[in-house]
Amino acid sequence: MQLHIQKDATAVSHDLAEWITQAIETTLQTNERFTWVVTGGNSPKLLYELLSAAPYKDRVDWKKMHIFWGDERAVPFSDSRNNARMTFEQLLNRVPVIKEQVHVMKTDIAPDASAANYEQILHQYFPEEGATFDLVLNGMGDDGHTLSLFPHTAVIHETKAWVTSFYLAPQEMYRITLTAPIVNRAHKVAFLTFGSNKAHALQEVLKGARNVDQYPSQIIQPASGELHWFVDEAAAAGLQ
Ligand SMILES: O=C(O)[C@H](O)[C@@H](O)[C@H](O)[C@H](O)COP(=O)(O)O
Repeated sequence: MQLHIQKDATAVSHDLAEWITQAIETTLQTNERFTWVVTGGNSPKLLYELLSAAPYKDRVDWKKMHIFWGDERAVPFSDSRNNARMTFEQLLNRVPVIKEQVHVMKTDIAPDASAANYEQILHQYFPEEGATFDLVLNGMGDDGHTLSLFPHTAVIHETKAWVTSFYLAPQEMYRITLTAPIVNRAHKVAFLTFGSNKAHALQEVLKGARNVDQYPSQIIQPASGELHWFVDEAAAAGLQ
């Protein structure tokens, strides 16, 4: 695991924008495409804005980018809580991506049908044993959740399905999410997290005893890929 600590959220976002851009440039020197799972939440908003403007925008060959989401709230695209909507507003509307290569988790059909549809798309992309995403970007909640793997939910322990949906009672909404089996196959996984409210969970996830039910982010451990955490000093306060 590699820990990248920067002074504050702005510095973390710049550091990660540079790191992602370099990862894309390097991969595209030898590969025809770059498959990227983006994350929702508030944390990536500045990162996406940075990537949508010079110099990063012009360094990325957007026509070779294939975009996926790690999780989605089952609310219409027009709802401000929709993760895909946020990503379009902050990034995808501003760069020359190819529409057919951008794969939203559908929210205009039933959540289980949406999960099945996404699973099928992923199996078409990755038919060969072991093939998977170039990069999965994750956020982390102050309770240690990532994707829609919330504490004490069964989906944390999914071993087969790559995509699943379930009703998240406290939020009174369905969620659609990638699961550990597919995310842990990625070539690179990067977490972006900052702020003092994340410090306790970050300490438990990285330094605490294994307790994936309480701190689901612990379950994300790429089998042979790289794991990176991009955090600010406030979030990292408990790691010394
Ligand atoms: O749809 C979601 O809610 C996310 O994908 C989720 O896993 C998010 O990354 C964390 O909740 C962190 O969110 P913040 O960045 O807003 O703290």
